[in-house]
Amino acid sequence: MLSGKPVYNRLHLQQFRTSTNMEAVTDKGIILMNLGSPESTEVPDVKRYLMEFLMDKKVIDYPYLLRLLLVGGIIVPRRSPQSAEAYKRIWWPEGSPLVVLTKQLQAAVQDELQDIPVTIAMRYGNPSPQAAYDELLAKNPRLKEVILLPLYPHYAMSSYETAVDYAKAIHKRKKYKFKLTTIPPYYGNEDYIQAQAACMQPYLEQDYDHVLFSYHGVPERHIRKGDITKTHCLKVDDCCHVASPAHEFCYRHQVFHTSERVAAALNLPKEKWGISFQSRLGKEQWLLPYTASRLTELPAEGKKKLLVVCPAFVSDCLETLEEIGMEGKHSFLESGGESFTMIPCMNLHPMWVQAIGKWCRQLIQP
Ligand SMILES: C=CC1=C(C)c2cc3[nH]c(cc4nc(cc5[nH]c(cc1n2)c(C)c5CCC(=O)O)C(CCC(=O)O)=C4C)c(C)c3C=C
Ligand SMILES: [Fe+2]
Ligand SMILES: [Fe+2]
Repeated sequence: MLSGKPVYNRLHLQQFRTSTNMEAVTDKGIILMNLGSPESTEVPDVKRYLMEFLMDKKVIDYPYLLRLLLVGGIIVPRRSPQSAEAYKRIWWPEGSPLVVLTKQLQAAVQDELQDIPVTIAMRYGNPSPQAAYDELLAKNPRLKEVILLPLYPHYAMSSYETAVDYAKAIHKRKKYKFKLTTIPPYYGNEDYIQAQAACMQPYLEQDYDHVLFSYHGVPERHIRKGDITKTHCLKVDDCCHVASPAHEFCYRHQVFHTSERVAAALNLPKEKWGISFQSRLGKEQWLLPYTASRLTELPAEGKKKLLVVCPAFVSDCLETLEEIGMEGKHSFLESGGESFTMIPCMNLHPMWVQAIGKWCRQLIQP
């Protein structure tokens, strides 16, 4: 200090900028939101979970009294003991795979984002979005913005939409002061496509005849209901490949798009892969073809060595580990299949963790 004035050299300026940026960054928080699981594999816990899940009017979209009668009187009493047994087959010592893997993903993303607090929320069960908001506020009472990442790559009324609407409704009802910003469906985002392809790549080294992309199904009626044009989905020939504003909310279009992009990234020839839809519930027509049917048909078509991947789920769960990995494998091998390999979900794949980190950083430091 020659003249009594402080000398702000480049290093000082750099530090000053960094500390101002850090303040701006740390008044943000991230929530990774998934579906949720029962608290335990005991029938009463599974019952409570299924009641909350299936009484959601965006999942079973019948008028309230009919829904209550159907869900509370028939589906849940019948299904709970079977579901509890299915959960028992896949349950881990630490809890439900979906919840454990979501917590592990949170820790990995936290490592990636360092000073920005990251937490999780579930649509059904715990932790609720309110608990997640309160956790972020406890870490920083001056919280200005929360970024919500639904752990669903595709838009469906019964998955992405209900999760986001629920988180928004709580944000509004409890009059939280921070802004809530939602990450849109990323089914066609290059980082998601590349991460999904990288996750599959090692499995393509083995001898296989066919890759089946199996997606959670939804009733066809939901696809028509979500059509903002009311004239396109399941009405126009090959609707999902004909340009339309309806695609923004069309689960079927979005899963086709993901599969085509991932197959292209992996150089999979057209005849080496296919799409099907799993987990049908009830008597309505769901998206076709059903995975359960394809698994019994494929061996007779000469596709005896099968790889199955489930890109609608980013974390392994009951539907991948039990329905596909156990039940599906059994029916494929019983039908003449020779080998069946379930490709795990992206879970903690470094490219997936980096993709989330990148999207969050882009929103935080525009
Ligand atoms: C892509 C995401 C999902 C969509 C779309 C979806 C629609 C949907 N699901 C049901 C009914 C059930 N799903 C169940 C489990 C389940 N579903 C998803 C995701 C989507 N569901 C996940 C990740 C899971 C696994 C949860 C876990 O704890 O691991 C179940 C419960 C299990 C069972 O009893 O089979 C039901 C029931 C409907 C009716 C629906 C669309 C209308
Ligand atoms: Fe489901
Ligand atoms: Fe469509």
